[in-house]
Amino acid sequence: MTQIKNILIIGGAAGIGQAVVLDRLKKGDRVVFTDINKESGNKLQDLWRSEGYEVSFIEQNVTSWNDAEKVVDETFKLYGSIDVLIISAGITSQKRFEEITEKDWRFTLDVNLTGLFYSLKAAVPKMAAQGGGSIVIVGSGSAVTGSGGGMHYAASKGGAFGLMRAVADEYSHQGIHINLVAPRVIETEMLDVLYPTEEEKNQLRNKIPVNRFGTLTDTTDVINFLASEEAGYIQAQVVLMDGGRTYLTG
Ligand SMILES: NC(=O)C1=CN([C@@H]2O[C@H](COP(=O)(O)OP(=O)(O)OC[C@H]3O[C@@H](n4cnc5c(N)ncnc54)[C@H](O)[C@@H]3O)[C@@H](O)[C@H]2O)C=CC1
Ligand SMILES: CC(=O)C(C)=O
Repeated sequence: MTQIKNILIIGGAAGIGQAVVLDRLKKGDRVVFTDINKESGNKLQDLWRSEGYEVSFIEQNVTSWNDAEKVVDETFKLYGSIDVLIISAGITSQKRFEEITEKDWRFTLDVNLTGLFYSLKAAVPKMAAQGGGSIVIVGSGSAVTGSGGGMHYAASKGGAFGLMRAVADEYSHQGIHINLVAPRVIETEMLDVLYPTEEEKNQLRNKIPVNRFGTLTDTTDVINFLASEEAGYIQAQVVLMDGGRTYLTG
């Protein structure tokens, strides 16, 4: 029988995070999910509870250290452990180098990188103290290519690679199993922000060797695998999920 797990998903009210929350609930796990979007988070919590799932929503702005601590403490209070931590919260905006203001830079780095740091800092020592657990960070192939919105976004996602490896370096021996999935072009609202028209989407699709965008199911499958015992010997890796676009030229 599969063991029920206690899962914390940061940024679970939309897109990739939301898909993972529902998938883990359907698998029978207990899930705490957080998001800055309180309205959507509460609605999803009520809907999923009405369907019989064990799920709790906590409002969190990942740029707040207090929120990061509160979320981890409340998850431990509710379930007694965090077996799997998935960090998906993120933002992007389509801007060329010369258009990026200091405010854009700080905001994007704050959410995507400082927010990630706070979530890890609040959770990792407690997960290590409980005997370990699995962590999957949702990064981006932008860290490799410089694409995905602008240099502010690519830089924030590049920082996530280093942060993930630094945590692995210090905590692998204490049972922290950590990897990063680096998607490119997954069908979510974020993709609509970057490529709002059908014409832009068609042009983009033509650049992808497998002739399609990534789906939420593609992403959920990879995240679940990286968080599983089956992936126990995969450690401190960046798994690029891009339909072949980054390295293939044909
Ligand atoms: N959709 C795509 O093509 C790709 C997405 N990604 C990454 O995947 C992750 C998830 O993105 P999607 O699901 O596509 O986007 P999305 O926009 O659908 O979902 C992002 C979620 O993060 C939440 N969020 C934003 N700022 C927050 C904050 N300050 N505190 C707490 N929550 C906050 C949003 O409210 C939203 O629920 C992001 O880190 C993104 O950079 C990476 C590569 C490709
Ligand atoms: C947002 C992002 O990282 C993309 C489209 O690769």
